[in-house]
Amino acid sequence: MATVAPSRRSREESFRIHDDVPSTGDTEMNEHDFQDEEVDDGETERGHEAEQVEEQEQEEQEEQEEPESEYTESSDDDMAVDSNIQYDMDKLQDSFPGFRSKYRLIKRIGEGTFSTVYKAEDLAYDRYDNSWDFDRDSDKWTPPPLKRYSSGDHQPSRRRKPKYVAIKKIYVTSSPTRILNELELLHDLRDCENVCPLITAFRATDQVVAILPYFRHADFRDYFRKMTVPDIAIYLRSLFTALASVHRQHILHRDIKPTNFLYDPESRRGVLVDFGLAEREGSECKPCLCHDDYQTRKARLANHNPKATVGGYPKQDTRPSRRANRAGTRGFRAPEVLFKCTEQTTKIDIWSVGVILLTILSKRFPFFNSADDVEAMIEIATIFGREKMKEAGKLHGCAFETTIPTIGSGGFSFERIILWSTCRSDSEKTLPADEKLAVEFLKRCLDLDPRHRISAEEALEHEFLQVGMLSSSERAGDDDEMDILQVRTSIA
Ligand SMILES: Nc1ncnc2c1ncn2[C@@H]1O[C@H](COP(=O)(O)OP(=O)(O)OP(=O)(O)O)[C@@H](O)[C@H]1O
Repeated sequence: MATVAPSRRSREESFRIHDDVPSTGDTEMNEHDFQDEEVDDGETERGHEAEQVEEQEQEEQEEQEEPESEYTESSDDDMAVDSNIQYDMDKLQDSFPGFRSKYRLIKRIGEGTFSTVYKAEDLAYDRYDNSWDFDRDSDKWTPPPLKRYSSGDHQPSRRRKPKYVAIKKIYVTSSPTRILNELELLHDLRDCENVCPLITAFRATDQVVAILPYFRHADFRDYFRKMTVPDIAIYLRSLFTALASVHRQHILHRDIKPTNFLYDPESRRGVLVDFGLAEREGSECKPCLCHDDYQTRKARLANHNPKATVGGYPKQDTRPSRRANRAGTRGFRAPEVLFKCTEQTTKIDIWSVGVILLTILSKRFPFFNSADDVEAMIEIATIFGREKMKEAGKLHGCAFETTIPTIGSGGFSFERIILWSTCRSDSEKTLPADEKLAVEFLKRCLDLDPRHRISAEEALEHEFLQVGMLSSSERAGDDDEMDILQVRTSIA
């Protein structure tokens, strides 16, 4: 048996995977130990009955403190789990000695190509450094008691809310290098804003699990049609904040899509997850024409097998096929990925955000629905037109030719596409000013040329992403209001 773990105590320690005996005394404890610790907070000794009453009161109070959100998903935590899922959960718990004393698996929350993700209660929360915890500060606030107690009554002690984590069970079919890559990148990105940090990870033989903070979020399909322009700007600000910090470390996420950006429309917070396909910029790169200056590229294109691209393609093509990293999700791949650019940059993630924005503005999901890369190119070419697509291909040394009649030479503007797809009335010939600004921003994200496409840092400075942000005078007004509230509270 082997366990893996960067110490949960020290987040500075570099990530290590090592064969080892089950955890040492400080991480190992049984269920009984934990229950004792949770109930007995050192204040008083109480009987079992009193504890039960307290728990009930506590639950009632928590219910009142936290009204069920429109998007809440914890309400079904107590629902019976499907027997197959329960079987998998039991198997997972048995794979790791001591697992049951550390985590209580609740339900399956996600199933992807590379992993299954479970929601679990972090039973050993109090024993570790929890600087990763998004809600740590909000727990410090103690609401006034609902009931008045006479001096002789036993006053209920405050028990903290259960702490949840997401347990990502990485399929054993993933290569060890790939798993290590994801964990290492997550470790490097641990202090990045809006990026879901790695708490720890375990390995038992071929099974690896990553432990992440559980982030409450809603299904994108439930909220994207209801988003107002300020909602969109706030959502994107959060996503670009994550990307700016990821890109600053020269890391490409490669799989930006709505399911990998967990967003809670109520708190308007979001975190970027799933670095399973992420890579460092420049790894396994070969020079591509797109990084040459215009003159060099022109000269190299002119010398490049001119017969092959004039009037069709060679029957016996002896040229070696081009190889490039195409990892990602269909519909979200940038044109340079489709053209197999061998020197891809962080700009591929910006294109994917552009696709998310186009989805929201057009109220169509999925916006692109191609079965393969050729279809994906046809979809993009239909919007941008033949001419721009040819230019985009040339940038990476590719010829783009098509006789498909629906691909015109000039394509369509995003404004027209959005007006059509949202079925506006005939009188609405143009978009309102705020949506126009969103479209301006969209154009910067969906630029076929990665060199001209906006960067995450630049995006955060764009006028559109300032929409919905409080101006400094409004913020000052807010502070005044807070002060007044605080004064009132202290007088009361
Ligand atoms: N920290 C988290 N908190 C809450 N839910 C999470 C968390 N991490 C992942 N999930 C849920 O699990 C799903 C799958 O997670 P993730 O994308 O990391 O796995 P994957 O196997 O790489 O998925 P895919 O193949 O779809 O990219 C997410 O879409 C989300 O619903």
